Amino acid sequence: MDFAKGHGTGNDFVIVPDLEDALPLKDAQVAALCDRRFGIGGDGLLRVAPSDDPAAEWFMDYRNADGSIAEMCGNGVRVFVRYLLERGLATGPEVAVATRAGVKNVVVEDDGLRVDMGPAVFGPPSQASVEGFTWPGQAVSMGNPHLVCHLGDEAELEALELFHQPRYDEAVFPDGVNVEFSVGAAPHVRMRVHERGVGETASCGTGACAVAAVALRHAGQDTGTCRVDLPGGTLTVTVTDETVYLAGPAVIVAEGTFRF
Ligand SMILES: N[C@@H](CCC[C@H](N)C(=O)O)C(=O)O
Repeated sequence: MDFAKGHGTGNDFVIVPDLEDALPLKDAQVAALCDRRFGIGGDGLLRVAPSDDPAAEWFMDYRNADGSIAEMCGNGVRVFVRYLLERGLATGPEVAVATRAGVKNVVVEDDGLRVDMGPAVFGPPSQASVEGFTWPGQAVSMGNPHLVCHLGDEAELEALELFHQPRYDEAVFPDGVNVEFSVGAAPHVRMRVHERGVGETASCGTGACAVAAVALRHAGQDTGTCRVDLPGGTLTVTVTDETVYLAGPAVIVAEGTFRF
């Protein structure tokens, strides 16, 4: 099976071109491809399939490393478009991509790609616990679910054990949740994330959008631009009255053939 490998700020993906929509991958196959020792390795998988939506030619079938389905992936959609452009499957500078969270418009810029992610939808306050410590947090949907917890200082952020899934209120997040921990204040924050279906990752685009939206709101701003530093790099998030834009790099690093 042909594959490519790419990443956006260290959030890495196996890309599977399925241009005839003939490869509906099972959870176990996705997990095998994403396995870092026995497979190619990735935080998730992007299957390139034809779209049913007339507004987009291609559908990003995003799967987490454990095979589970997620609605949206902000780093993944930039990598997806980079792949389409490099393979001649789309022409820039604007590319529409169908996702489970609707059609997303991606624009190629000099230093990366910018995605119209749609609005950040605030949910109720909630909380997350790690190793017996509990922090208040804010539920935010970017199409997929997030819980943003703001911490006191950098040392607290660095010390967090995020190998295991933080505990959260399953009544608020019945489908699981991506949990972000942040420090700093708009217009410049730093974060780490434990992703649903994956574990700790070097970056999360939808998570960065959620963190930036919360940071701007804490600063008394409904709109504005926020730099978000993650272990894998920097993303820029701009919140307007209508939507959230996510900007950052995306690269394809390998292509090959995988044997199941
Ligand atoms: N890394 C992604 C988010 C991927 C989906 C997430 N793990 C979920 O289950 O919702 C991003 O860059 O947004």
